[in-house]
Amino acid sequence: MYLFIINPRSGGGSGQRTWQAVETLLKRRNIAYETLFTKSAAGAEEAVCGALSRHEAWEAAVVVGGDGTIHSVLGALQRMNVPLAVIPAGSGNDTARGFGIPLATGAALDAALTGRCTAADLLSGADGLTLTAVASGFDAQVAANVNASRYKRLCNAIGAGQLAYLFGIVHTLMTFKPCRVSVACDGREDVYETAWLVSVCNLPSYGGGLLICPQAKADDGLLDVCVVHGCSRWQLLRLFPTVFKGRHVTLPFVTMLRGRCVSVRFAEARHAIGDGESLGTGPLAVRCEPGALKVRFPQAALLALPAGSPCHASG
Ligand SMILES: Nc1ncnc2c1ncn2[C@@H]1O[C@H](COP(=O)(O)OP(=O)(O)OP(=O)(O)O)[C@@H](O)[C@H]1O
Repeated sequence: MYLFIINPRSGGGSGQRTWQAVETLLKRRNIAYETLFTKSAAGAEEAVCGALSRHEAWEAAVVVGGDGTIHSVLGALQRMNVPLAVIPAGSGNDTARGFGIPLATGAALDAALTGRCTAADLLSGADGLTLTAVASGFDAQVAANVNASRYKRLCNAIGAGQLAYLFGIVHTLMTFKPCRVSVACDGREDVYETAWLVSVCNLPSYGGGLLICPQAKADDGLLDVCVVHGCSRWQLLRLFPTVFKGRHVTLPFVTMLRGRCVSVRFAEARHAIGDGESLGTGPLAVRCEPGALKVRFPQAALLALPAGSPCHASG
C-alpha cells in the first residue's frame, strides 16, 4: 500500500496537475493507494502519522509536492519508519535532484513504485528536521524578500516563478550587508569578519539546482558547509553562475568545511531557511542524524548512491 501526500499548491498549482496525472497512471496499473491532501505545513505531521497508523505495511509515503512539503512530513516518516518517495511538483525540487529522482512524473512514479531504498542522513536542530540544507545569510534573505514581494505574485501569474528569484537576488544584493559570523564545526570554531552566507548541506543543491556543496552525500553521516566571506558585492554577483556547476568551491572567498555538528552565530540577526522554509533569525545549531530516513530512489541512480538496498514494507 502507498500513501500519496499531495500539496496541490506546490509549484504554483503544479501539485494539483501532477496528482491528476499520477492518479490516471495508478488506476491504469491497478495500484493500491490512499491519498492525503494537506492544506498547510502546520498539522501535516499529525495528519501523516494518523493516516500511516491505519495500516501496518506501507511500501512508501509518496510526496507529490516540493521541498517544503517534504520538509513538513520528515518527522512523521522518521517516527513511523516509512520510506519517503517523491513525485516532484515544486519549483526547486532539490530533494528529487539529490536522489537522482527524475523530474518527469511518469519516471518519478516508476521510481516510487519500483525503486530501491537508501538510509539517508537528516539535519536535526531546534526547529526540527531538514533533508536538503539549512542556509543562513544572503540566500535566506533572498527567499524572505521574494516571499514578501509583489513581483513573486506577478511572476507566478505569468508562469515565470524562477524570474522572481532573479529579481530577488538583485534586490537583496543592493540592500544586504555582510557581517561577522562564527562557525563551529565539530568543536573547531572559525570567525569570518564579513560573511555573506553560511550553508549547511546534506544534499548538493538548493534553490532549484544551485550546487552549493557539490560534494555533499546524503548517506555519508556528514554535513558539508559552504561559507562565503570577505568578497565585494560585485564578486558575489559573479559567483552565482559558477554555483550552477559547483565551481565556486575553489574561489579564495569560499571556505568549505565538513563535520557532524555545526553551529552558526551571526553578529547581527540573519534569516535562515531549512528545505526552503523559514527557520527565523536566531543562531543555528544542527547535527547530522546518520541514516535517519529511508528514501526511495531509481534503480538507475544506484551508482551515485551505492548504499541502496531493496525497500521493505514498514509498519
Ligand atoms: N504539507 C503541506 N501541505 C500544504 N502546504 C504546505 C505543506 N508544507 C508546506 N506547505 C506550504 O506550501 C508552500 C509550497 O510548497 P513546496 O515548498 O512544496 O513547493 P514549492 O515552494 O513550489 O517548491 P520547492 O520547495 O521545491 O521550491 C510552502 O512554502 C509552504 O508554505
